[in-house]
Amino acid sequence: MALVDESRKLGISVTMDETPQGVRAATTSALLLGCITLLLSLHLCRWLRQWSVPGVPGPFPWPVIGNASQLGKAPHLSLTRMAQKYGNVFQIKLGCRSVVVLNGDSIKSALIKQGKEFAGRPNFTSFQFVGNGNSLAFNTVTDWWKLHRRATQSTVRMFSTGNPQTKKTFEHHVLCEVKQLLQLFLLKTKEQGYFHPMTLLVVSTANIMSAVCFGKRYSYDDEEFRQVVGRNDQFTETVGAGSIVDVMPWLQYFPNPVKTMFDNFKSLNRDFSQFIGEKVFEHRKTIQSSVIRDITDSLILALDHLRDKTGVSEEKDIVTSTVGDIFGASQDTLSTAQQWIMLILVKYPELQTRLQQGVAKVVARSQLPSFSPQPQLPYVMAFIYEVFRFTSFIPLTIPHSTTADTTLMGYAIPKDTVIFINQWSTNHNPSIWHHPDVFDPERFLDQQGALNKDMTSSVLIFSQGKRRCVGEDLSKLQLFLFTALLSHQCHITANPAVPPKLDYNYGLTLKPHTFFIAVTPRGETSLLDREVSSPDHNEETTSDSQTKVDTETNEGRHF
Ligand code: HEM
Repeated sequence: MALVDESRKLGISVTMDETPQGVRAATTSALLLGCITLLLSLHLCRWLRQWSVPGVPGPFPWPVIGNASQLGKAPHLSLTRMAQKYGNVFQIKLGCRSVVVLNGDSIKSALIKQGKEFAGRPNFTSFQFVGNGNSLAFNTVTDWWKLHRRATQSTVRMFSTGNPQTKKTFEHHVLCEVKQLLQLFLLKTKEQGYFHPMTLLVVSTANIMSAVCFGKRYSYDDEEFRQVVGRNDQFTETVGAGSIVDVMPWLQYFPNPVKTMFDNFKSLNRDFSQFIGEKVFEHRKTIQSSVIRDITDSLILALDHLRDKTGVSEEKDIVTSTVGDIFGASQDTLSTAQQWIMLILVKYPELQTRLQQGVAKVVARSQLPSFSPQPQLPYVMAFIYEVFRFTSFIPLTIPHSTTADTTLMGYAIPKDTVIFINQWSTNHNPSIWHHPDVFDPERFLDQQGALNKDMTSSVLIFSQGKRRCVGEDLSKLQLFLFTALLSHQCHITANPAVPPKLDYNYGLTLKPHTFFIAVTPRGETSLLDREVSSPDHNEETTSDSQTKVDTETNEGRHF
């Protein structure tokens, strides 16, 4: 009553039936409400138990979204903060999926000591659209997958770092492209002053890999090529660890921004597969088993042979998806690495001077750098390792999953648990790195100025174990030559009106925000105009990497 009177005074309209029937009805409603609340709580408890990993610590997950909102715009940083609170192995819930996050020492224990158990991939929605569901990188481990990965790994090696001859051919591709890229940088500066180098870097790296994969390069104005390689950001946003559509797949079924992003992702994967599929089709028409022109030829022979031996379905176009894996993984990662290198060079001009002086001491002005002076240029490699460590531009690997029930650091982890590997946490661990938030290439040099192998092997950017990147050696060589050529031939500056910042967008790769630079020559640039002589004296085409291959072992020999 008092409540009713008080409410009337306050002008709030409250009606209450005070008859015995009314009181009974109110009691029944209260009971009903109590029962519903109890049932919901029981259901919620069961839901939490069902989806969580018993005994593994972690923050409280909210219904429906779990801990998704706690990841913020930089999930690797939020996860590293959580590791400080809950330990190197902890769990979060993303939508209805429980995820165990590995940081610091636990990464090596899982990926090296228990490599088999931690090598799986989760059945995420987005993964099923990469390479029409046949991707090597986004599929889980099976007996077929192991053969498939071995063939892919040896093919990549055979066309890049496998032996002195293949290395020479790969060097030729990199030299030709980077020379052209530097000329374009100089031209852009002349025409526009300051410019954003991203598109040029993407086309240049895609061209190097196109030469290696298809024996063909494209013009920088080729619209079709730019369309195919210019959508890396949309790809990496969707497959990065913590991608919303993977943990809340129901969002793809009604109009909302996540559905729009996912529709774009599906369409770019379709276009990409079609582009690669056409190249594979053309290669199949002209292939000769005695002369392997490029990676596509090599994979056609190796994978067709494996398919015949193992009886894998003819309907799966494994060659297209595998060439797509190599071409896609390389041009996105390498062009992102090159963007970071350029941004850091303008952010820390004193390091740029040190690099220029170091390269000038070893490579005369009458020559261009090549792969050979790499051992005499430890500072260049130290700089590249520090870019890897400091930016950790692949902060979390592609998500893993467990292939069997297992234990890690005393915690039981069931089969099919989603695993996030936080590479950033290792690269910024203060117990390994002195002042981890300071950019300092010197940390990789010993007292004699040589590269300190203990320190370089502590950087985690290519992952470890059974899923370790297949392009690691190729990437380090390519980035070495890019950095050495850039420092030898050019000087880069930032627009003084817009001081460079190291901000980025999160995804599988961290992409720096748009930045503007000017590139000027360091003296005479005639060497950039001169043709690079082909290792096989074949100037007309890029198919100078012709190789004789034993399709049983996939071992190549150049001639
Ligand atoms: C700086 C450049 C690169 C970096 C930092 C990098 C890093 C990575 C990382 C972190 C993974 C995921 C590993 C995991 O899930 O545990 C990966 C996978 C992969 N990378 Fe790279 N990558 C680079 C360049 C390349 C290049 C040039 C190629 C091809 C020639 C390549 C081909 C692949 C493939 C095929 C996979 C899938 C491996 C698998 O799932 O078994 N990557 N890479």
